[in-house]
Amino acid sequence: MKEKNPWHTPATIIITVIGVIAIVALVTVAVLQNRPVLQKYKYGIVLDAGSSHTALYIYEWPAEKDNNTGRVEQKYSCKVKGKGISSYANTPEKAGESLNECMQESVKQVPKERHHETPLYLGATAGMRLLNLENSLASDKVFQAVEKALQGFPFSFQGARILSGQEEGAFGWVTVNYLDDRLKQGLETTGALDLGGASTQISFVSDNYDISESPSNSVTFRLYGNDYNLYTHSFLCYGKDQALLMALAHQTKSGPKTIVDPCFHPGYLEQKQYSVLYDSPCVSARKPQNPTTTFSHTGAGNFTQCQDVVKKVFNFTSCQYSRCSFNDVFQPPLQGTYGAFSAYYFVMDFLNLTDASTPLETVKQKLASYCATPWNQIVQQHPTIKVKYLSEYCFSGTYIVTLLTEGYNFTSESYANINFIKEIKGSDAGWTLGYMLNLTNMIPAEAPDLPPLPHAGYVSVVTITALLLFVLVILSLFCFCPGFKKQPHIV
Ligand SMILES: Nc1nc2c(ncn2[C@@H]2O[C@H](COP(=O)(O)OP(=O)(O)OP(=O)(O)O)[C@@H](O)[C@H]2O)c(=O)[nH]1
Ligand SMILES: [Ca+2]
Repeated sequence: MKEKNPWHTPATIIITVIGVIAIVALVTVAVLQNRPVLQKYKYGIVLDAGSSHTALYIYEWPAEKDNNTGRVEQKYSCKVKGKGISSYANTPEKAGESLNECMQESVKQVPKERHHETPLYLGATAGMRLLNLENSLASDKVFQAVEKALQGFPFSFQGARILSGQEEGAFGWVTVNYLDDRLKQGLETTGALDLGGASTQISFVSDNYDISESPSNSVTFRLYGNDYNLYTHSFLCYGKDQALLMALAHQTKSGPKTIVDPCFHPGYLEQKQYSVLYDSPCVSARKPQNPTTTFSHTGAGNFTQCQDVVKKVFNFTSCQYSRCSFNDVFQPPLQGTYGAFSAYYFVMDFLNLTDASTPLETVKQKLASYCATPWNQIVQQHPTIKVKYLSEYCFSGTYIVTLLTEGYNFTSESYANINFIKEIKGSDAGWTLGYMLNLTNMIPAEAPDLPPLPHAGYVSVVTITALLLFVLVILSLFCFCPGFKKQPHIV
């Protein structure tokens, strides 16, 4: 008498085979259906046509994740040689040509198959705002030349335009908070301070900001399900280059042959032309009646006196609101931390004053000692730095401290909340990233619906559930079907 193995009946074999096939099919479908697509990237290019120079940025993000969870990062940046596009008012074609080198490099940086779908934007700021005010025909010609040049590249050109000061401030704020991951997580935001060559922006969220007091300073956003009421203001002519012209204009009102400037080092001497100084619309109204053609610009190197000169470029006397920064511009109470970038960073980095733990009083003392250093000593100590940049750090540092404290009302206490930054997690701080995120709708208004499980977790749950079900089916067959029970077979 031989006992036949009950598992060897045709029914069990068929059920087992079908069961195994079903599990394999289920798991395969689950894995394939939800498998992340191979990490492919998408790209976007933004040209920042600033007053002093143009910079190109390429951003990159995972292709399957745009719209919600993918991080956009800066992949590449290129500094266009020469000055800003507004300096080509008399030779507009050269403005277009100036962009070629960086654009050709971008063609190499972005994979060929992505070229045609890569959006390309050019945003111009205060230099073109000023040119547009002065001579709108010339600014139109510069834009035409720039557009023609950019259309010659294989990207999806989305246009060249002047950003409003509000946009410049607000997108700088978006960039800083996006890179810090504050928006997605709904954390308290950080303010943004941008100091350019021809304008400067301040943007922050203040709980005590009553929009009705000054609606033109308000920008509202709904990002990742959170509402933000942002205060922002852009001061045209208060970038550091135009501020220097304004400070020089105050010292040359009477058209003298020589000025002794406390914002330049003792021993500094440069011949400057009145026509060049008074060329900008920020100062042209103050041009002295009968100046000589040139004046000797000499230095005295005195921080306190320099601050007095710098203060003269601000109007602190009129304010039609409950509170103002300067020039009759409303500003709510300062709140939270601030990221200060662009020239705030270049200047404070050179002066070794970026450390947030340096008290305001120490900053002033160090500046005073730096300004008082004789010019020949400064040149000797920094042989590799361009003389034009080098000569202006005393003025620029003094201007920054004065703008922050007298202008924006930072105190010794709140000054400690300012972080001087160049970049965050490898991406430069500035308006360009925020501009692109906005135009490509990459920050959703509502928080994205994330799957409750990551991919690996999902696959594991499906596999384990399928196996358990299979075991359950076999066990129930075994327990409840008589044919599956162990029975003696008589041969
Ligand atoms: N020291 C130093 N200064 C710099 C550097 N790059 C730019 N600057 C100067 O810093 C100032 C501000 O530069 P940017 O932030 O590029 O200004 P911009 O975007 O051209 O000007 P806006 O249109 O007003 O925003 C200008 O006076 C520049 O000449 C740098 O690497 N080092
Ligand atoms: Ca700028």
